[in-house]
Amino acid sequence: MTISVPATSANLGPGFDSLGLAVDLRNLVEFHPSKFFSVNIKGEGENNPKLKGNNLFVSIFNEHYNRLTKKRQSFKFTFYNQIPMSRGLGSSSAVIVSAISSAHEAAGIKVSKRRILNHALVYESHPDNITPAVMGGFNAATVEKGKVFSQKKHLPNYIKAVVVIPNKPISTSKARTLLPKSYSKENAVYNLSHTALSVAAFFNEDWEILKLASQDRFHQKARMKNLPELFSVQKTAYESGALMSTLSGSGSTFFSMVYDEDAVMIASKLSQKFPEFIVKILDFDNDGLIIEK
Ligand SMILES: Nc1ncnc2c1ncn2[C@@H]1O[C@H](COP(=O)(O)OP(=O)(O)OP(=O)(O)O)[C@@H](O)[C@H]1O
Ligand SMILES: N[C@@H](CCO)C(=O)O
Repeated sequence: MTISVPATSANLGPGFDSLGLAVDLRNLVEFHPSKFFSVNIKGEGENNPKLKGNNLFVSIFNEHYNRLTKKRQSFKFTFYNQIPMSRGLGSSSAVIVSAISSAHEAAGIKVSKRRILNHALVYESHPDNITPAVMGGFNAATVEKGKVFSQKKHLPNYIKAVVVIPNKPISTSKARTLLPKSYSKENAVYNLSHTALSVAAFFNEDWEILKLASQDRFHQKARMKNLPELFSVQKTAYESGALMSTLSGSGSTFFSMVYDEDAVMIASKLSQKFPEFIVKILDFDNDGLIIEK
């Protein structure tokens, strides 16, 4: 049994805690019952001893498996991780979604993607990463009475993501403390109207308006000041022809959307200018959570 979940880029500029999309970079887990519990990690996190003992996946898996079966059973888990941790690419959402889904599969209980999403909300209170992690594609989402309500748009393959991944991790909980406690009516209306325009642009596939629509006054500037090179990353991406360029989640990654034919040129300009950062061209992911038996 293998379960995989894609990386995600949340906020997309103005859509703080509400917009997100999935990219084709996956964490995959294989597991089976075993006499002894064991964790084997390949890829991201393989050299992090903390993940062998105190692993977010294992604690959420056990919580759900015990709830569903009322049994205790040891498992052997092997993780193949591609999503860098604490870089704004939804590593925690991928782990949460994967653990909940794996526990249901291990217990032999069928569950809808919508239910997994609602369970995931217990561990991540904002829906902008967990929704595309489960559903794939671009998603606008909100939470009402403990449930996620969302709408998905399939992303075409003639647009690509170019991500610039700095060598500095940023924890989401710390990055949230940098934000103002309140916003003026003017800035609230600014973000509201830009978010609305962004959603319409995604659904109408009007990519050219995203540069304007994706501007934000809620969170990017305050967070980017922590890593000022990100202002130059955004400038270079736009000068090279990116359609939009925004802080990914709470950072540190910078996400740009580009036309397929421009992707290599834009990525190589970014790599030349920021050799200390990792630059990747990624397809968008429209599948979200995948379970393979
Ligand atoms: N592969 C993994 N295995 C176990 N735990 C992980 C894994 N990836 C992430 N985590 C947990 O999630 C934490 C990172 O979550 P955080 O929300 O800070 O970053 P992120 O999800 O990558 O960023 P963002 O939410 O901005 O996209 C790690 O410190 C670790 O506890
Ligand atoms: N909307 C979240 C995404 C990161 O998990 C934030 O900006 O804090």
